[in-house]
Amino acid sequence: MKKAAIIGGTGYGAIELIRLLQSHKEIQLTKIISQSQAGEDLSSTYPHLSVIITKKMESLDLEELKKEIDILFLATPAGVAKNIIPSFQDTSVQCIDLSGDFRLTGEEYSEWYGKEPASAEVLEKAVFGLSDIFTEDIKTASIISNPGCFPTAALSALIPLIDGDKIQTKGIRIDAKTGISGAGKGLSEKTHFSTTNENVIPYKIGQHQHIPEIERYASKFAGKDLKVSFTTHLVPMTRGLMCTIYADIKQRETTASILNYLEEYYQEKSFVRILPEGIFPTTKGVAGSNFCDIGAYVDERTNNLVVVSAIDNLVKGAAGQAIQNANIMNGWEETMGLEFIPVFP
Ligand SMILES: NC(=O)C1=CN([C@@H]2O[C@H](COP(=O)(O)OP(=O)(O)OC[C@H]3O[C@@H](n4cnc5c(N)ncnc54)[C@H](OP(=O)(O)O)[C@@H]3O)[C@@H](O)[C@H]2O)C=CC1
Ligand SMILES: CC(=O)N[C@@H](CCC(=O)OP(=O)(O)O)C(=O)O
Repeated sequence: MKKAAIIGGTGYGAIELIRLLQSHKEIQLTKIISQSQAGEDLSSTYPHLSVIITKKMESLDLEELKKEIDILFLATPAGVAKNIIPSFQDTSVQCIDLSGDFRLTGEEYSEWYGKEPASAEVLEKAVFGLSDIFTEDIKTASIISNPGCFPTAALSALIPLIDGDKIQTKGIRIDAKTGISGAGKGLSEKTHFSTTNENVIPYKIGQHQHIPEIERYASKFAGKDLKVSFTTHLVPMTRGLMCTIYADIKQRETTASILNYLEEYYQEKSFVRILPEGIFPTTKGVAGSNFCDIGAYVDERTNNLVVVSAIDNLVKGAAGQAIQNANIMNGWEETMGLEFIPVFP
């Protein structure tokens, strides 16, 4: 059994890690680190964890973590992990960061996150943890940069199509929607009930920090620098994220030929489900699970392809994918601790 710790203990990403790790056969969660509530019971903030999690939260002690744990999950806001992960460089501790600290080049990070980047040496070591695409690289990684929630959904649909030369790389448009838990547990005017209830709110148009992340990893498969139009909308639901992607088809294709191609691309992958013709993903169809559902339609009148992908932002978009990466890094079954049927209705 490997011992794990989570930093950012009271956040939504951490709470989801705790839920999922509870049934993991090879990982024992031994430490929950909290800067704001060290010494307290997690159930004092989250009564749904009463009796289940009895260990008190602790303050951060790097030396103790180095000695006592094997896997470190960092579920902290951008700008935190880049100052912690370097301390583990000369240890065997596997670090998995849920934030954006290691997903971009230093220059891009400064531009889009407005913070000092991690050192080039550590950035170079970090592997982008899009589990179903970069599986081979993840196997030998010591630092995982878990992808953002929108990039997970967008790239899972886009990369196969770019890799197989199915779509024009110019003019890709991604229309994205997310539930409110994507913003984390902090209270704000933006996520206030009165603002979000019965409302759909476009936000960060042209400014979203996931734009360079999608472009960076899609470009690797395009063999050239690619740009995308990406718009995000906040919708009144707690969990769930959907990307509807529009692209021009390169050669003649039908809906069936695209779906067959995607099915083949992901045939070895347990968590990407290609839906049959005429059926499209819904956020409820993946809620509480580690699935990324993908559906497609080729409009033969316009030669345009519409691909829809849906995930649970907190599972496949964060904690679930982080655990999938831990499984891959340790040579365990990729599905270990993640075989949840979506919660329906
Ligand atoms: N929510 C989502 O759907 C997704 C989130 N992510 C990313 O995962 C990370 C965690 O997100 P999420 O859990 O939603 O965010 P939250 O805001 O819910 O939680 C983050 C937690 O980090 C701790 N924290 C806050 N500020 C600091 C600080 N300055 N130094 C150290 N710890 C701090 C706090 O916990 P405590 O006081 O207990 O230490 C806080 O509750 C973020 O980087 C986010 O962008 C990625 C994909 C999806
Ligand atoms: C609703 C909402 O605000 N969602 C956040 C989710 C992004 C996120 O989790 O940010 P990282 O890049 O650190 O992963 C957003 O759109 O910015």
